[in-house]
Parts: sequence; C-alpha cells; structure tokens
Amino acid sequence: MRTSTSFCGELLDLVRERNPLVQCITNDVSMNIAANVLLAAGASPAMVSAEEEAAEFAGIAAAVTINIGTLWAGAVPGMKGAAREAGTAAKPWVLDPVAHYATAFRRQVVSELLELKPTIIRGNASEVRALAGDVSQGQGVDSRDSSASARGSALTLARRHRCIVAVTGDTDFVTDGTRSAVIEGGSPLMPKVTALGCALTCLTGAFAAVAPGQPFEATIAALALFSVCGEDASHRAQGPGSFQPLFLDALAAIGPQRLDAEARISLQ
Ligand SMILES: Nc1ncnc2c1ncn2[C@@H]1O[C@H](COP(=O)(O)OP(=O)(O)OP(=O)(O)O)[C@@H](O)[C@H]1O
Ligand SMILES: Cc1ncsc1CCO
Ligand SMILES: [Mg+2]
Repeated sequence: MRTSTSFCGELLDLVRERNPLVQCITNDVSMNIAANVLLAAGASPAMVSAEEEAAEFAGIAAAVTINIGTLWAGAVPGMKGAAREAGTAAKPWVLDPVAHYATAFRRQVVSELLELKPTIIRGNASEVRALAGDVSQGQGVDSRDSSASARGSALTLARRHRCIVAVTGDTDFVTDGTRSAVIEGGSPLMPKVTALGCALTCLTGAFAAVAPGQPFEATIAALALFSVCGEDASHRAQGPGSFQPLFLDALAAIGPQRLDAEARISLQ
C-alpha cells in the first residue's frame, strides 16, 4: 500500500507533458467551465457527443467522461456508444450521475450506463447515497447530504460495480472498495459556482488517461488538485463571481511540488 501521496505531483506533470485528449460528454451548463478547467490544468478537452460520431471519437480520445446533467433522449446513444468503445479499447471512462434520483428517465439511463462498467464514478453525496440505494435528500442537482455520510455508500458502490467511487463535498472521499482516501481542502464557494463538480469529473478523466491501471491514484490526484486550488483561490476571492477566474488561474499556476506539499490526503 502506498504511504506517500507524491504521485499527485507526478501525475500533474504527466498531464502537462502528455496533454491528454479527453472526450467530455457533459451537460449544457458545464461545457465552458469544464473545458477551461481542463485547459488550465494542462489537458485537451473536446465536447463531442453526437450519436453519429461519439463512439468513433472515443477511439482517438485518451479518456471519456459522461455526465447526465441536461439529459435528453437524443443524447443517450452517443453516451452509450462512447462508453462501449472506451470499454472495448480499455480506456478509462468516468460517469457523473447528476441528479439520477430525480426522475425515472435518469434512473433508467444511469442503470444502462452502469452496465457498461465505468472505471470511475464521481458524484456529490446525495448522488452517491442514492446510487447505493441509501436514503438521499438531494434537491435536483444539489447535494443535501454531508459527504462524510456517503462514505459507506461509496464503498458499497465500488464493490458492487468494481470501480473507483469518488464522493465530493466539504471533504472528499475516494475508494476502490478496499483502499480509501479522505481529501480535505476546497472552499464553501465551490458549490456556489455551477458545474465545478462536472468540471472535476472531466479533469478526473484527464488524470486517469495518464495513469493506466491506476484509477484510484488518478482520482485522488484530480480531487487533491481541486482542493488545493479551490482553497488558494478562496483566499483572494470576494464571492463566487471572482472565485471562478482565480480558481482557473490557480489551476494553471500550481506546480507539482506545491500540489504535493499542500494536498491534505489521508490514505486508509
Ligand atoms: N463545502 C465545501 N467545502 C470545501 N469544498 C467543497 C465544498 N463543497 C464542494 N466542495 C468542492 O467542490 C468541488 C465540486 O464538488 P461538489 O460536491 O460541489 O460537486 P457537484 O455537487 O457534483 O457539483 P455540480 O453538480 O455543480 O457540478 C469538489 O472539489 C469539492 O471538494
Ligand atoms: C444546474 C444544472 N442543471 C443541470 S446540470 C447542472 C450543472 C450542475 O450539475
Ligand atoms: Mg454534480
């Protein structure tokens, strides 16, 4: 078992060296912030989702991320085609089950996507609790549960689907069903900026792309980068409006040593 978390800095370096192409099938709200987060961190985002090309594009992407935030029926074949292609090509793909508990349509699509075996599931506490079958108080896309209360649900899900599960909130938790990590940091301003979690899902794809066979470490590194940069930006921000550009600047400016020095990760 690893006792050091210096893999975070190493993986950040690799993202910048390799500039991985990440196919982001994400919601309409998150398109701009997700692409900017990936560019700032050093990855190469492409928002390619049409049924006619999503699977083909997954063939050239280094990772695929799928987010059901603004779901409509026409989006589903592209999502499933890209997930299938990623699975066939043994490329990582990340699922963000936004508000999957809210409607029968979302529940159905998420269950079909889960059958295609995501490498990583990233959600907020209410989403992770509900996906595991636990009581959830989520309201639309917003969590109403504490992230600490979703740790058991994350373990259940990771074991059930044999994947990595990341639950975010005031503290973050990552597990592969056996090993776990708690990541502290971030800022209460982060949930006040829309789609930062969606952007983090896409960034997790970028880290997984440069860490084949190590999706647990990749997920921790992506979340740690968000936590350190979010906390840093919050020291200078006056509110959610000024936080967003400061956060992008922090993502672009941070180096591997500073990430390793400031990340607060406990491996369990
Ligand atoms: N209260 C908080 N304190 C510190 N960091 C937070 C807090 N809430 C969320 N974060 C951070 O914000 C980022 C996004 O996580 P969050 O759980 O808000 O995602 P989400 O609910 O899926 O977001 P969205 O649906 O708006 O994209 C993570 O890096 C997380 O650590
Ligand atoms: C606000 C919103 N609505 C659907 S997706 C989304 C972005 C945050 O999940
Ligand atoms: Mg979300």
